Amino acid sequence: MKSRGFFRNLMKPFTSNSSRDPNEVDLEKIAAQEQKEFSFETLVASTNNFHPTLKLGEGGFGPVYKGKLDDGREIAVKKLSQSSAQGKKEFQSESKLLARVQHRNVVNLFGYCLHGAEKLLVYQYVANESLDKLLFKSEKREVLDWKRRYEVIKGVAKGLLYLHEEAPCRIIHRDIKASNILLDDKWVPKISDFGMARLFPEDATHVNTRAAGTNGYMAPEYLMYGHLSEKADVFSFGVVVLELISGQKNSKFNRDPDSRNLLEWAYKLYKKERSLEIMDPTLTSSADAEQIAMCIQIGLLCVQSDPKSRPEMSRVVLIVSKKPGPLEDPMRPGYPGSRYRKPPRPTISSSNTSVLSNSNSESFGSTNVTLTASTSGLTSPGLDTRGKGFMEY
Ligand SMILES: Nc1ncnc2c1ncn2[C@@H]1O[C@H](COP(=O)(O)OP(=O)(O)OP(=O)(O)O)[C@@H](O)[C@H]1O
Repeated sequence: MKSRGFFRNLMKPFTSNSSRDPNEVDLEKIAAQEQKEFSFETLVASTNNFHPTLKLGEGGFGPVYKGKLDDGREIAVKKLSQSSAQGKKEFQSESKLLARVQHRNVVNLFGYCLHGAEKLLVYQYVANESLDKLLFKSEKREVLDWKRRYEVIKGVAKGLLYLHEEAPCRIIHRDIKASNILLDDKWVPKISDFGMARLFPEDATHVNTRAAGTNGYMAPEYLMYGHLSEKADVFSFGVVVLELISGQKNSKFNRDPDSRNLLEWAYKLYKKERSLEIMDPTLTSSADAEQIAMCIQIGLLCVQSDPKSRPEMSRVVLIVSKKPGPLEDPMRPGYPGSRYRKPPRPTISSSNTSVLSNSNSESFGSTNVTLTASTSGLTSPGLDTRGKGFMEY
């Protein structure tokens, strides 16, 4: 780290290697943690020069490597390979701001590094795998008994509430999905990849071009019209809840030939008062039927077609933390990736045509969807009134 040497020199008169007071070492550690900028040399050393064996994986933004800092902290270094028009100063200040986003259920961003044209992000390392690997790709699925899954639901809800309402800057995540929920060694869920919209301000289509109609997590009004609000995250959260309970991946759903996806299946069963039938069979021995039924209802409330009907995260946290009173019945879910009925063309004067210029292809199962609305992702524009007048997707 850049100022380690400087800091050590500063401390020298007060410390000697032979008789170091543990409190002073702590002080040095705390100061190191305050430092948000990492030198490239530090990251090269801590990742063994980005050794392939330390590669944790590669996402849409670039490869991620495991590393260990001198002070003992384990890190995950994300090498951003996506080109962003963002200048160095802006990247620096945005990264510093995001490093202040700290919550038990959000992956901590320790800092960043600029090296020539390269931009890197340094995260807290989260020991267990991402939720999607455990839930959909692993034989270890049984380790996620109901108690743990319920804790994941509660933790993710709290993390999202923090991002929406309590963080130093208001953050709409835009990409809540099982692979962006990491589990630590105590199975505490941590939301990762928050704030990427802030670091890629030019990249308004990033999420869509990667995922349009295929990932199954995006709220239909966001996918089709670019209407972004916290309620888009609420929708994605609802999908994760239903996936956690059913063990089924929404985008690969094939349990019921009469249902287009997990959401429709869960809704149909709910209407027949048979909602517990979606439950993952591996949960049988650990299930708490009342809790599971309540979570299915929450999931369905979150994925409702009309964003205004979806609950705020503050309400979700309240419901899952305390035994709630009776909940309202969910209305039908929105179906990302399905065809939709175009809203009736509103009769509107020609002076308003710019408001209506956000036309979309009727078929959005492809990756060609382009957002024309603002998707900065961090300041909520609130629900665009263009959302009025359509409910059917
Ligand atoms: N802080 C972290 N601690 C441990 N592993 C991490 C951390 N951050 C990312 N990973 C792992 O690195 C891999 C790549 O993660 P990344 O978030 O870049 O992409 P992704 O979530 O797989 O895909 P996408 O970019 O589409 O969201 C994943 O396997 C993820 O579990």
